[in-house]
Amino acid sequence: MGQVADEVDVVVVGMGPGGEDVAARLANAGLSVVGVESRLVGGECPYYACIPTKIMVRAADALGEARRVPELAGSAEVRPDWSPVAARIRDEATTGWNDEIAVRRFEATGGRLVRGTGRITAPGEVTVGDQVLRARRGIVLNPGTEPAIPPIEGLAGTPYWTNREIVSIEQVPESLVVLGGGPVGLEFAQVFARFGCEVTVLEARPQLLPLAEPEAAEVITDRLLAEGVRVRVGSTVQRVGHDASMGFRITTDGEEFTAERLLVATGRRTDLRALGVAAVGLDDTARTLEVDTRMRAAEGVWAIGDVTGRGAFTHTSVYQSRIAAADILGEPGAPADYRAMPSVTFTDPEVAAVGLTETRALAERDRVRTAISRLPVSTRGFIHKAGNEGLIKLVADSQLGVLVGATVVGPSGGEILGALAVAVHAEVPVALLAEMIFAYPTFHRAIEPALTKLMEP
Ligand SMILES: Cc1cc2nc3c(=O)[nH]c(=O)nc-3n(C[C@H](O)[C@H](O)[C@H](O)COP(=O)(O)OP(=O)(O)OC[C@H]3O[C@@H](n4cnc5c(N)ncnc54)[C@H](O)[C@@H]3O)c2cc1C
Ligand SMILES: NC(=O)c1ccc[n+]([C@@H]2O[C@H](COP(=O)([O-])OP(=O)(O)OC[C@H]3O[C@@H](n4cnc5c(N)ncnc54)[C@H](O)[C@@H]3O)[C@@H](O)[C@H]2O)c1
Repeated sequence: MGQVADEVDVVVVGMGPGGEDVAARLANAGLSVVGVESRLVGGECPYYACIPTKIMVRAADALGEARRVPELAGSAEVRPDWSPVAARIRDEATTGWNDEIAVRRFEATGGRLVRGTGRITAPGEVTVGDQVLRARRGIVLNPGTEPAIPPIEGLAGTPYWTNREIVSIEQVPESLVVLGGGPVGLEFAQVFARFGCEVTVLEARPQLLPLAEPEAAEVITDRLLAEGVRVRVGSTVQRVGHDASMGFRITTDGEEFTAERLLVATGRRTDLRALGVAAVGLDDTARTLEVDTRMRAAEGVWAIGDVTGRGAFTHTSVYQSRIAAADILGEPGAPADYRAMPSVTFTDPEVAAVGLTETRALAERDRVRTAISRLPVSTRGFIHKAGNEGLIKLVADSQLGVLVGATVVGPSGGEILGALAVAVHAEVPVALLAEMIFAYPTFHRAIEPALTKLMEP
């Protein structure tokens, strides 16, 4: 005998930041909505990613600033203690990795939560265990990603950490090898180094933050080195070994590193087969779900978040959620536009970027001009002194006379980026930006000399 299906308007599979947002928007609009979540409502960001890591960064930055006191204001004794960090993550941020508050927030909208792993089993149908859900209007997929573990000999079966484990540690290890020099790897590397851990970063590509401007990567590499982090780029790990007394032994093409702990931060993976997308005619061997500018992936199926491959950020997921909700509700709204997608890696200095890098602009545009302004030679940089490393790089389409990209590395780089994100988003002419008045002596005032360089004949 077949199961009796539960009929609703919309089924949201995966309640990450975008899934939670779209489910609430649709429920608030009066639709019957079921959210399906296999782990915690809210997804990776509040429990294992953005929030706990930024709590760590805030604490590590306080240590970093305190260590700058001797250069500026006398002396300060810095004795790091992880326990307030662990307590804030456990008690204030994640309530012990418990999503009760998020569930109540969702249920208050009229939505219903089904715990378990959802799978599309037919057009308009999601199955969770033995429960069959029929979606009259549509299915929204927001499954996020899992840590990708490289197939390195000896790695599987060792007690390595990913972001999922490291966010709940109660004690800083004595030594840590970080595999991967992307945003995840670097944020953790600096945090742990500042807490007194001996940190080594092994990055396979020739530069840290391979997607960033090379000038930005250079600044952050120099800072990490200055803080005692060992950095290897172009490094291929060949073998990993572990034993309880010795810890980890990591063999690269020419060196061997030992460490108490190993953090694998080598990117993310999706599993479209497990999601059952073939049932709606989609390629389940692909890495991401292709969506149109309204987040439609197939007839009656929308996808949002990391799985769409448009930048794995919480703000992307929530932005896409807004568009998908409007489309499902038949409301007008602007189609997705990623030209001014911002990103911030919360190292010190922060590495923030919007739009195209120089390399990508050269690949896409006929006439590209760039200009760099260095923060240490700006007035604010001079005043700031210790910790003033950084730069502002502008990328312009010189034919159109507008900025198409910008990178800011510096103290509060993510905040400085705001002005440049507006410029890229609104296509403000460079000539108009150059007429602006920039407050003295701010860090963002360093945008002005870069604009002046762009305007030179
Ligand atoms: C260490 C780290 C730090 C980060 N820091 C930042 C930051 O500072 N700023 C930023 O913008 N981004 C940051 N990110 C990225 C950010 O976490 C993600 O982009 C964000 O969580 C959005 O992801 P998502 O909406 O695609 O879904 P996710 O947050 O990944 O959530 C998806 C949810 O779906 C559930 N799920 C999956 N499959 C199923 C299924 N079949 N059935 C039921 N449930 C399912 C999962 O259990 C999960 O809860 C960071 C990432 C990491 C790893
Ligand atoms: N502040 C933020 O907004 C923030 C913070 C963390 C993560 N994120 C997002 O989460 C996603 C995941 O971040 P991530 O840093 O894990 O992934 P990533 O893909 O950005 O970086 C992974 C790095 O690991 C390297 N790598 C891969 N295999 C390797 C190997 N075998 N040995 C050595 N190095 C190897 C890659 O070259 C790359 O530099 C990214 O899209 C990122 O933008 C955002």
